[in-house]
Amino acid sequence: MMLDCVNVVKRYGGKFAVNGMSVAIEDAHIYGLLGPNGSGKSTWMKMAAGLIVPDEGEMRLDGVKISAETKKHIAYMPTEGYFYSYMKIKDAGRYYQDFFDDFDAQQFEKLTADMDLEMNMKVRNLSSGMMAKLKIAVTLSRKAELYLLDEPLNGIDLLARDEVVNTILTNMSDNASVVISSHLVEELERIIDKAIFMKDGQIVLMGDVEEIRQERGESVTDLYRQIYG
Ligand SMILES: Nc1ncnc2c1ncn2[C@@H]1O[C@H](COP(=O)(O)OP(=O)(O)OP(=O)(O)O)[C@@H](O)[C@H]1O
Repeated sequence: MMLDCVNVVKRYGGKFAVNGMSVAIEDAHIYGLLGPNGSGKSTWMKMAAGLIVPDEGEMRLDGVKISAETKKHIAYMPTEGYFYSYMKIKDAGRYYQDFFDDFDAQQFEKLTADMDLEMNMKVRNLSSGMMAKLKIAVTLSRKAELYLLDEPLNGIDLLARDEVVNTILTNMSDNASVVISSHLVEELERIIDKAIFMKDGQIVLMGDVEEIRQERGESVTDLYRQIYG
């Protein structure tokens, strides 16, 4: 599947959150959507996920305008928590299963076990790291073609981040792509193969991570420091 985004603009009041963004997300890649707070990463993801509508420009998944139809193929993990506090972890899985035909309950059991989440724990008692893991578990339990993960490492402590990153990599559907938004570049450096650098609602640089390393002789983290430092 290809997510094609052409000259997309989103304004809030008079201010640009996304200001003319064009990008093509292709199959079987791991994209890092990188940039500091306020650069427009979340706004772009919400548009790709069909939660908000661009003011200008076009966004299509395999030629189909982003809509209820495209939501069936895209698994989106927002930054906000979206479970009711009275729910247990197993209820959160069922709740998600009700919404999405591609939800795999066995995969949910496996993922929660891998990340040490107990099915009977109440959402209201979860630490921020556990909540982050639960959001990842429900999202990756969908057999989607494109995963959009907004700041999946937020709230997860340094030592658990590698484990969570590995969980993401090993549990995506075959041939799917994932876009991971983050300002935690060092944690992502080893797993992404495409980097998109955003600033003030625009893409300032985009490329193949291996090429960046070879042609510039520097890491994605070095480049991030140069662009935003
Ligand atoms: N619902 C909204 N109403 C008003 N302004 C908004 C809204 N959503 C985003 N913005 C503004 O748009 C800009 C881009 O925000 P966005 O959340 O997309 O950035 P981000 O790169 O995801 O940053 P963060 O990591 O802080 O979430 C910011 O200036 C933000 O204040």
